[in-house]
Amino acid sequence: MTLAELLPTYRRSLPEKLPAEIWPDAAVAMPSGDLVVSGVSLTELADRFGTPGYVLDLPTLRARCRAYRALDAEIAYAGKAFLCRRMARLIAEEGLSLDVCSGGELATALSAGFPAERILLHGNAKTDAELRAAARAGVGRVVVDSLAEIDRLSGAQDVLIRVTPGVDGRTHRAVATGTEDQKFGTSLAGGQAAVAVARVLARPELRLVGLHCHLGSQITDISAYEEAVRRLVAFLAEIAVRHGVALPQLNLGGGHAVAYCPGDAAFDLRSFAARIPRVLSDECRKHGLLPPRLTLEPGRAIAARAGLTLYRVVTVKHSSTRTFVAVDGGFSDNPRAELYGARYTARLVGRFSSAQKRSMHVVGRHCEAGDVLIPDAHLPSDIRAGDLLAVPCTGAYHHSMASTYNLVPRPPVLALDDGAAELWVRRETEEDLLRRDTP
Ligand SMILES: Cc1ncc(COP(=O)(O)O)c(C=O)c1O
Ligand SMILES: N[C@@H](CCCC[NH3+])C(=O)O
Repeated sequence: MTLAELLPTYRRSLPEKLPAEIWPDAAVAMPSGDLVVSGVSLTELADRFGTPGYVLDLPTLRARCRAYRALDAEIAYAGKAFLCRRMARLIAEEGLSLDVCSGGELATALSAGFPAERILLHGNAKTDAELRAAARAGVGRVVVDSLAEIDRLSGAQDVLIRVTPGVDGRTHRAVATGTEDQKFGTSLAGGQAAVAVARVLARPELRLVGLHCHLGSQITDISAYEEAVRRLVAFLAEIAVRHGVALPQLNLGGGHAVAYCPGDAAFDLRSFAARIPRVLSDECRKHGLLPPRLTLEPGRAIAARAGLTLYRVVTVKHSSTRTFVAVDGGFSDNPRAELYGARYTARLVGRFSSAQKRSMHVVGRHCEAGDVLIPDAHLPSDIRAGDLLAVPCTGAYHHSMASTYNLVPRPPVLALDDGAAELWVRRETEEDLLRRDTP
């Protein structure tokens, strides 16, 4: 045998590091075909806890928190990406603040002992019960989303005003929130933001601490954030002239994109960290203001890559047009593929296959023709029922967006660290589903 012939066999005998942009930091493909994450075999994990299952790598999560904490800004993790009590505790331990957008997220955070003063309450339609719960718990800041909401606030509270800056983050229409003509925030161009400022300032028990904007989600364009800073600093200057107050906080929201497939464009945090403070201080100098403290609210960029989903192949169907690989999950644990046309990859886990890779559709189990998790996935042609598949980058907006469509119970969340797995959220059962249902 020549060296060139031996090389592939030699390579296969070594553990293989997986593409770092979409897999957890410590994910290694073993020569056997198994995948090991933080020292835990995913084959064994699937045997022990069943499938489908959400897997969360804690060292990756913590590393993402620390990458953000290294910035000169307050970091408020956006709980909508993924929240449970253990997650809230990890976020607290890492020294981050927390953005919640519902009574449920607030209750989860409080029940985990998350410090109320580090919580921000968001929402375009906060109910009276949610506003009361926040006031009762001593939530640090309420981000006011409309003029009417100001009149519904009671008691002494720190308040930010959510401003719609009219900046296009150039992202999917369903998650673009910086432009006019939409349900979030008070319009800067339309003058509602200025009215909101005056109305909050007229309520002496409310303390106006700053402005907020959120341009949308899965954004890669840093110049959109620069433009938002320019517009909001100009507005801060207007507020200072008109009302004689210098607001100390500027919250730029989240939206930092991640890669879901190798080669996808992602958010360049280093460039953001270099460019944004510069624009902020330049603009403030121009307007004669002291730079406010920045707050950022990343959700996806903290949690997405730490997570992956494990599925078991239930059946493989060869139709006249293509091969369908049907797994034991789908739309109910990942609605993003259908909602946004989001693209993913899948990897066979647990056995080594030398079969040629072919294009096939990985489909879910739900009663929707559109329940296609991964169109044109490249998988070994000998894929068969019983095989395990891992889909990376599902740590954000998967568990939190899961449903029980077709009355399929929701998967568990399994947290991995240092060779051990801990059940963070157990699998939902059919009894759980029936418990809500009047007999
Ligand atoms: C107000 C606010 N902050 C932060 C986020 C987090 O967004 P992302 O997960 O894209 O960082 C969102 C969701 O888009 C949001 O609505
Ligand atoms: N659910 C969306 C993100 C929405 C962000 C919340 N404001 C996603 O999965 O991409």
